[in-house]
Amino acid sequence: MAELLRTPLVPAAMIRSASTGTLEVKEPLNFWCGAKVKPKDVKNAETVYEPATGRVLCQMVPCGAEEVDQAIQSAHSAFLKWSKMAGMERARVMLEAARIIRERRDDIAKLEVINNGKSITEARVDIDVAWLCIEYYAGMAGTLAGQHVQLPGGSFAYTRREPLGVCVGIGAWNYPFQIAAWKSAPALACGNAMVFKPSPMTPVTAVMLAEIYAEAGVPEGLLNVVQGGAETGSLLCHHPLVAKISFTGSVPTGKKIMEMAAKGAKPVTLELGGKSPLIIFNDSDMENAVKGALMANFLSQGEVCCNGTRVFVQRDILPKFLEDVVKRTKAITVGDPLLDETRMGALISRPHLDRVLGFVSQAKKEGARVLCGGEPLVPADPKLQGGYFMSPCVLDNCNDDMTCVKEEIFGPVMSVLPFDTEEEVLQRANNTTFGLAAGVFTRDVTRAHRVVENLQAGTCFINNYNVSPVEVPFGGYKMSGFGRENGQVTIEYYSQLKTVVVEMGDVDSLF
Ligand SMILES: NC(=O)c1ccc[n+]([C@@H]2O[C@H](COP(=O)([O-])OP(=O)(O)OC[C@H]3O[C@@H](n4cnc5c(N)ncnc54)[C@H](O)[C@@H]3O)[C@@H](O)[C@H]2O)c1
Repeated sequence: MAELLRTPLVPAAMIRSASTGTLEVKEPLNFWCGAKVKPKDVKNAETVYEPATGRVLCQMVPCGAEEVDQAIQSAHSAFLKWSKMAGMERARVMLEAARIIRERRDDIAKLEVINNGKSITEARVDIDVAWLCIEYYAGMAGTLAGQHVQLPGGSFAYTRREPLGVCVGIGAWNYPFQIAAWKSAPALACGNAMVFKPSPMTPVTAVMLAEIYAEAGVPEGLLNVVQGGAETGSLLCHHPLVAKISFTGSVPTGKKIMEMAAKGAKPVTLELGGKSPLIIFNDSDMENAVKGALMANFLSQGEVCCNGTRVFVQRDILPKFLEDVVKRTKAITVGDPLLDETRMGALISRPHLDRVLGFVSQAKKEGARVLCGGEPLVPADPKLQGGYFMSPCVLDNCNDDMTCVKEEIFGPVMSVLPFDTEEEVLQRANNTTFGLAAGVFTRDVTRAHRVVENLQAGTCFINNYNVSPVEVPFGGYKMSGFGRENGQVTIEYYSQLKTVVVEMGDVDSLF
């Protein structure tokens, strides 16, 4: 058995004294049996960078088959205890976990920033959303119940809502802590255990979540973290003790996850990418529409799955919209993500930054006009000079056939497209294989509801964008995935119904 370590991943005093460019994480990043576990084979270590500086933050050592099996066995033994507890008992432990997260919110947010590059203001919101989600599902744990059905002759049947077993969560790098919370909270509320694999680029904060659940009093091994990339992920998906896979990431990986799950007939939740439309009609409140377009494009450096990156603007208000949107975009402060006044931090990695800048060059070649941004940015602060920054970009003169309008860029690049009629814009908005989200700005109430009724997207916003309260379901249509996270319905994705038929009379046998 591997060595177990019970000291904190990063002591609070060390986090509090850290600033951008100073922190190194040396502790092991695997977590099972209620403790951190040293990796087995350090020769496969991959370097993890701090996006704001380009400096080394830690080493991520992928888990092999033996380690994945240990984590899953650990989850399975915790599941046997946790699933026998009453919903209210589980709720109490989950509420304690939510309380600890709330208490350590600033520390967790700071580590998230150092690992991911987003601004501290946004990271604090992410951590708040994480504890809110755990609190919400703690509240639901005690409400899980079946049905009683009266049958002829006094016989009856009842249903029991039961957990699935060991669930696997696989996360993307853009909301590392929040994704781990969104997956573990409903899973645990239903009585399941989980093995979570964060993205290899953001391995750190999921371990803090595992530490917090352990401290709150879950059975040892209830939430485990294994590190690694595609290989570790596929070991998890193929493991026979795994009952369900919940995945957040790109469409191509999502398809592979589904294939692997199919081999074991395992249910999957797929939260995939998007290229969502935001439609702005000429009767909109202009200031709100402009603010909405910025919220739809520039949160987390544009690295948000549900971003409304195809901004359709009714032709007669286009000049005014562009003038205002460009003015506000130019005013976004890009820089040290740990400073309160910063509104945009660094992109996740150098290759990703190059990819996003490549989309801007391609857009120019295809005839788009860059109204602002789209350039690499080197902040004046010397410690940030190796960081992965770029200026937020607005593209005009776009058409529906351009690469920047068709493909998910996952960076701070907004494409603006004029339209004339409602019928035309609906057809163009839906002309995509994705269907994650969509937005509409208008003062006409009937039009707003008519438009969202006809939009092929799992989450629609009227007169706002990128608002995701934990009480409402979130998920995609078409190739953006299926299954939902958040809201009451997610209970159904982490539980199964057992029907029990009870005979009160004699057996009426045909034989
Ligand atoms: N719909 C949502 O809720 C949501 C949220 C965040 C991000 N995303 C999407 O995620 C993408 C960006 O994230 P990314 O680059 O980390 O995505 P990705 O698909 O490259 O990786 C996601 C995760 O899958 C793992 N993985 C990769 N190959 C695997 C395999 N063969 N088997 C098992 N696991 C494997 C990765 O290690 C990572 O943990 C974007 O497309 C974005 O839209 C969607």
